[in-house]
Amino acid sequence: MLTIEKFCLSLNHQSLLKDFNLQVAGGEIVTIMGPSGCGKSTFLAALAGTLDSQFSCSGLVELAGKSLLSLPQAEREVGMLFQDDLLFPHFNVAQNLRYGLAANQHPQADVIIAQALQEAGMAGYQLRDIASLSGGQRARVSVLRSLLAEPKLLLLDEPFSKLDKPLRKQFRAFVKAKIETLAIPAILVTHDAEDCLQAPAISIF
Ligand SMILES: Nc1ncnc2c1ncn2[C@@H]1O[C@H](COP(=O)(O)OP(=O)(O)OP(=O)(O)O)[C@@H](O)[C@H]1O
Repeated sequence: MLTIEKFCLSLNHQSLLKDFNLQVAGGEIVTIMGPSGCGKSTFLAALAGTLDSQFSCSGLVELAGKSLLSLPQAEREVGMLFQDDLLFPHFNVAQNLRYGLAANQHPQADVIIAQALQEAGMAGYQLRDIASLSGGQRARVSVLRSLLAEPKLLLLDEPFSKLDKPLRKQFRAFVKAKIETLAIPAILVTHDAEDCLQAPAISIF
């Protein structure tokens, strides 16, 4: 469960968000929409711990019993997915996925990676170059890499926007199923109202 209470966000002392409250249960996806530049990505960065120094935030953000804002990024256990997949182009699929694995999973890395690829409909893709994958395959490897790190919260910043319509639909369903299976809370930022059809939507800006 993610609990946000009285959350405030400002840029150079100019308020972007004031006294914002939100609860997201495990397996639930809350969608955030708002005009360009209003602060959606910055809000996600505040939760992930990657906020630029010109911004400041305050309030209570509690994730699985931990107070997030006081923790450095590495200890927050927050996964992020962006519009660009950020896969390492010189690593193959398995090497990219291995990078996502939590340290305690390393002894079983090959098995875990094979299983994750199978569930994503990509069985046997371990040695494929990233450059040889389709957009949808890259997107799936990217979400698998984020989830193998066993995040307690998943933040999605327009991860579907570069995919064509049929792929978008497929990938949306794939991500939603993963979040439900892992029972982690997720926040999705999007410009596309269709993305909200599969998730409760709020507009906070
Ligand atoms: N590193 C930065 N330094 C200064 N201002 C920034 C920085 N990053 C973002 N901003 C400003 O902060 C505001 C919020 O930006 P943000 O990227 O969060 O908006 P957004 O709602 O995600 O926009 P979009 O929908 O276009 O992606 C904007 O006015 C932007 O210009």
